[in-house]
Amino acid sequence: MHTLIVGAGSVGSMCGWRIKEGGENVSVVCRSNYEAVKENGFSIESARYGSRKFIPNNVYSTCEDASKDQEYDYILVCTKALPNIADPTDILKPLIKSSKTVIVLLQNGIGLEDPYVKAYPKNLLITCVVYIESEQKQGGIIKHGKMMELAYGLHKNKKDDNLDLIKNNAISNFHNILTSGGITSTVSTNIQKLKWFKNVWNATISPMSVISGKYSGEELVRNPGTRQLILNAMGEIIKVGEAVTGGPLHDKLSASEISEYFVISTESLLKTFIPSMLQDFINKKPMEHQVILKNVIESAKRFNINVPILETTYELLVMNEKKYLKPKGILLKSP
Ligand SMILES: NC(=O)C1=CN([C@@H]2O[C@H](COP(=O)(O)OP(=O)(O)OC[C@H]3O[C@@H](n4cnc5c(N)ncnc54)[C@H](OP(=O)(O)O)[C@@H]3O)[C@@H](O)[C@H]2O)C=CC1
Ligand SMILES: CC(C)(CO)C(=O)C(=O)O
Repeated sequence: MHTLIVGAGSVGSMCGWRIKEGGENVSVVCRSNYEAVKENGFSIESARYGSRKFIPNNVYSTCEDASKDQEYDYILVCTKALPNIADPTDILKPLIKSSKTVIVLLQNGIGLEDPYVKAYPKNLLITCVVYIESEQKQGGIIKHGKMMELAYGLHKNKKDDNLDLIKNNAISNFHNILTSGGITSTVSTNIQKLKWFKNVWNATISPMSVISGKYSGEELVRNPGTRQLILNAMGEIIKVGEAVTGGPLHDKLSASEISEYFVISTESLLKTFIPSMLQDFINKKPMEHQVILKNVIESAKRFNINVPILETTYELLVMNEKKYLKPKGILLKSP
């Protein structure tokens, strides 16, 4: 089977590396790291797997090049999710030639799937919750911690409500290629619930690590004032997630236990671990606030739920981002 990683940064290179180690063909589409990766491959330092080189089967600088004489079984979309800047489905156009290709979204945030269903209605779409702690230090140099888990499921649109997810070939093959590469793989029949659950962390600790002035998650939850603020913000998003998904976000944890769980697990993260949103802020790149925060706020409005902390966080985050995006000429579709 041939897998293509679109956006081979930290998450994409980690997944591509492990899948290739599991015995599959893996090609990558790079952007700013293209020259470095083409020349030297990826050098990965991982607390879980050790320090190794990852040399992909092919390294491309564009999806057009990657599409020549090739049709892929799986395309893993590992770019940042930025639908507020450009239609994220456009770059896949040359690659999607038939219904054979399964599109897999490895991205944080919620509400990512609809544009793909619209653009590629015949292709199966798998959407993932990504539990990985990784960072690209410079072109092709990747630092990874211990977390390496994907939870995922088929994104169901109305036409495929009766699909038996686990038996579905696309899912079981994907499960096999992940586990062969030593990636923890969890198949879910209610993936949106898991996406919302994970977003409780991303919509609170990630933006606060930026607007607080670059504190790590660990530092924010150890300080009593910001710990309480985070717990309150988590309470807001949990209410919205429950309304959207129609039930509790976790089978065993109550709403307040979910917030406690995230705060306690953040205490054990390394002080030096930088949330991916803070990595973007530091590198003056667009942040994923549309899919992580704005989509939550819009859902809250639909259900008449007040989310004042999330709204404040979002507005301050966007103001901070404008300072560096405007001079680069990058404009957001929504403010
Ligand atoms: N890092 C982490 O620990 C975690 C990340 N995630 C999520 O995973 C996703 C990926 O994150 P991460 O790997 O950290 O991000 P990175 O910024 O490290 O990687 C994204 C890569 O995609 C490239 N890219 C963007 N657009 C294109 C394009 N049009 N064509 C080719 N390449 C493109 C970027 O290139 P360029 O350098 O030029 O911008 C970059 O190399 C995000 O949704 C993130 O929120 C989830 C959990 C943890
Ligand atoms: C918390 C973490 C590292 C989990 O994978 C993450 O999602 C992020 O930094 O964006």
